[in-house]
Amino acid sequence: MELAELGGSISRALQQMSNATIIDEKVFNDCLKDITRALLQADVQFMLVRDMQTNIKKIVNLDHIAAGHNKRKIIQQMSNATIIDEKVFNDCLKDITRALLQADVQFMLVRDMQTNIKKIVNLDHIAAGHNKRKIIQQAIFNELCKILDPGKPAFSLKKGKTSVVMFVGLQGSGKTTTCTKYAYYHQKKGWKPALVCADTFRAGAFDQLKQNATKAKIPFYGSYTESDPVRIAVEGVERFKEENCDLIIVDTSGRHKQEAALFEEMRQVFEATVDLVIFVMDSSIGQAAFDQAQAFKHSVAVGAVIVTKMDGHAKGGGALSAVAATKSPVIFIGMGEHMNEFEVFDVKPFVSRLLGMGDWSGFMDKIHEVAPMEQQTELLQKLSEGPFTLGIMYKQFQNILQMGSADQVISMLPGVDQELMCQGSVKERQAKCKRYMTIMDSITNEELDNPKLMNESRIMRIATGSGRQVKDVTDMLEEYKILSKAWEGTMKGLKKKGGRSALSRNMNAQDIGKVLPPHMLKQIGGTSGLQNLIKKMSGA
Ligand SMILES: Nc1nc2c(ncn2[C@@H]2O[C@H](COP(=O)(O)OP(=O)(O)OP(=O)(O)O)[C@@H](O)[C@H]2O)c(=O)[nH]1
Repeated sequence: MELAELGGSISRALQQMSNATIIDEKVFNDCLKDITRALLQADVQFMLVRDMQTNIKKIVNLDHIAAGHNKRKIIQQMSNATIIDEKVFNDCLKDITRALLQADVQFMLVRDMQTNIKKIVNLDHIAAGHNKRKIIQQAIFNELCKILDPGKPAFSLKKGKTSVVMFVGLQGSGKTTTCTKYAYYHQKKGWKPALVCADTFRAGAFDQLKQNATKAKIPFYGSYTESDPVRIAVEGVERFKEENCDLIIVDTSGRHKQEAALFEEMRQVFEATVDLVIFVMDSSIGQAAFDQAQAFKHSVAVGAVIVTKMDGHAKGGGALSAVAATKSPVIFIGMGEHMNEFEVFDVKPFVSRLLGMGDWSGFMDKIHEVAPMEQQTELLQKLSEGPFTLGIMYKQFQNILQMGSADQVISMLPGVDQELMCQGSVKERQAKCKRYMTIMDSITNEELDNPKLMNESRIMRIATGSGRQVKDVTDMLEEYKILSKAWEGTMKGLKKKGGRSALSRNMNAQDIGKVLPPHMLKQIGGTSGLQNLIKKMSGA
């Protein structure tokens, strides 16, 4: 299950909570049974499931409402006339459990989370007038954040003082790619990084590192002939220490836990030298994340985690497992194969995404990164005022390309109509955007504003001008028609709904404001500035 789906399930569960009217212990138990079944089907250990149930029961204790009190009445008195009862709460937890497990969150963690939620959210004790739904939602949010917080920060490197960082992880997890991304990230921040390829196991690893390092202009060290990884590592580290590099990154070969002897050797050599061991984990390994992370932690003192391939069919749950297993924080996430597709891990937006609340801070960051806020507003304004022109399509494509993966950006937006995006893989889509933009570069401004002007001779001229086939031009125009039609449909829908789109409904300035980094909120003009922006976007 992907994050978006997970979010959907959780939202539905929370929705159910607000709609239900029946308070019934039987339903609670039925619900728990369902959760148990789902968890067991998802290969969660029985013991863990059982513990989760115990904890849920501890938290949701409707029986403690004093006799003589009308439970329903008490609940009905709550704000928003939201009726929350045991059944709904359990249904909600059941759905959340299922969703989290499907997103590869380890059962044990789900169980612990539920236990804690039940401890925190004692529905019986929440005074009338409080919005229980919100309280539960907040409790879930906090619990997930807590799981991702191992309680101690990763070893902090000091610029100007040599630090040696060793990357470990299973074969193919993305170590080599991530080493370079990590080096590149620090280089941009003024560090003097260097890369050492101690992966003598995989032929081609050195070439890969060399190629990446050269591209990023980062010094590297490795050998085609030396087969002892420890020796290479020692030599590389010594060399770069002499060159006053302040961040020496050592890439190792992927190892399975069975290869403990090799690991032990590496560990002994590096015990005194390595400042930080980073465990690189492929987000797609699913439920195996916990065991793998734990195996590495047993072999070597893992101090931080980087989760890769969060751009693909990324299941965020593994990150929680990795943190729990290594007791180390996630510090970055890999969002693509390219050097700059690397993000500092931020717990709250990550959990927001996991819960389907939308990663507003990430989204705003991206938007801000690619276009000044005024330009975004201008584009949105244009969209709200006139027809969807070729010129607007060009701008959209431009934004998509600048933002990197469109999926990545879309996944951050709650409620956005994904139909508007063309089909195909991210790469195909980006290639298509580029191709169409080349064609559109040969279109006059007049035509961009008024695509109805297109006729056979203009199409021929554009094809010749852009060096493409006539069919490419007509394909592009066809794509435009589809997008334009989809846009018109969306606008009609919006008008019917009084201009409040799914997006705008989800946009609550105060909620978004809470997840935005303070400096960004300030930049936007505080909550009122954000409100204005939302108005503009919902107007669009
Ligand atoms: N989509 C995506 N692909 C990634 C990401 N990180 C790495 N990859 C790809 O994953 C594949 C494996 O990455 P490597 O860096 O070679 O993995 P490795 O762990 O060094 O592999 P070994 O040297 O065999 O242990 C490559 O095709 C990378 O381009 C990411 O964040 N997103």
